[in-house]
Amino acid sequence: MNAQIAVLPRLSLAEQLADLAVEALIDEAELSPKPALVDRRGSGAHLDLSLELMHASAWSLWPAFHDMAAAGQAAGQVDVALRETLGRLGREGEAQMLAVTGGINTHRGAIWALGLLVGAAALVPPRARVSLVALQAARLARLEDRQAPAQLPSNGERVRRRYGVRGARAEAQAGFPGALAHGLPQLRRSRAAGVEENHAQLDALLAIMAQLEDTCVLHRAGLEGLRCMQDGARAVLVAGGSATLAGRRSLRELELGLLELNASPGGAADLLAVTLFLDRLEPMLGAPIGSL
Ligand SMILES: CC(C)(COP(=O)(O)OP(=O)(O)OC[C@H]1O[C@@H](n2cnc3c(N)ncnc32)[C@H](O[C@H]2O[C@H](COP(=O)(O)OP(=O)(O)OP(=O)(O)O)[C@@H](O)[C@H]2O)[C@@H]1O)[C@@H](O)C(=O)NCCC(=O)NCCS
Ligand SMILES: Nc1ncnc2[nH]cnc12
Repeated sequence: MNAQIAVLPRLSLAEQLADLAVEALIDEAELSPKPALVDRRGSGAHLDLSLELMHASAWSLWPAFHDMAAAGQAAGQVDVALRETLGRLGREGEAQMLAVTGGINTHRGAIWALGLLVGAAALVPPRARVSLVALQAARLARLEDRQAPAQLPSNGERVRRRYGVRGARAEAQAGFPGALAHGLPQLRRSRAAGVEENHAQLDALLAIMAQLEDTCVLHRAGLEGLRCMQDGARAVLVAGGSATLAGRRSLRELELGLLELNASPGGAADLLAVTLFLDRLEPMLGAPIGSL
């Protein structure tokens, strides 16, 4: 008898985009060795996080990402109604995440970033470039969510006021330059140079860290922590990247410096997940590869 070849049912667009978002979060968490972040070695600068918790958190967000993508597909355009639906679904996703993590904030920033992007990806035409997806996500982020409940100032809000820096909201409203202008180009440069995938992704994270105003780092370690992150990440890349011995030495120095300051680049980690999401979205959209 012929072996029955399992014919997987075609996934809907919303299911494919939710899969891509969750996979990006899991692959980001699994990537090692990331400086002062949760990875396969341990919890970095976090007493309350673990790799298992990051996995559970990522999976808990699949329904929210699915519904956000479905909302974008149904809307077919960027408008206030879609922005407010995404806001509501994002808050529901946050509640689901907190229920699974026991109240620990694992992916609050990632829900915002990837929620906007799956919604935008679902409304662009076939063969659109990822830069158009990011532009549509930025347009959504710039719209006011009148349904958003008043909240106490967040960690990000407090450090934005104190240091006059941007943050997650501004990064989205600018079209995720940390990923489009830094993470993705570095990922592709390292791949083109023959660097194996794990280190190409680490190099992408370092390119993001070298320029990001990460409010997690500022919240925990102020400007000293931000300089340690940016200068240390740049030093690894200047030394030849994470795949070289000199680069690995610099990477270890960066991690020790961040751990000493109790600084954790959670924002950069989110933008690495955005980078991985956009990198994998591109072939799915059918645009010319590498066209950004
Ligand atoms: C727009 C929101 C993201 C709120 O942003 P805001 O800056 O006002 O508030 P925060 O709560 O501080 O969230 C910012 C999170 O975004 C990540 N981030 C930081 N800097 C940047 C940056 N420059 N660019 C992009 N993203 C950035 C970061 O998130 C990750 O780190 C968190 C885990 O790290 P940790 O240090 O543990 O964080 P804490 O637990 O807060 O600190 P400790 O107490 O442990 O020291 C985790 O969130 C990662 O994702 C920042 O934390 C958005 O949340 C919002 O308004 N949501 C409401 C619902 C909504 O409108 N959703 C819309 C969906 S389309
Ligand atoms: N791997 C990670 N470690 C710590 N915080 C994070 N936020 C998002 N990803 C993270």
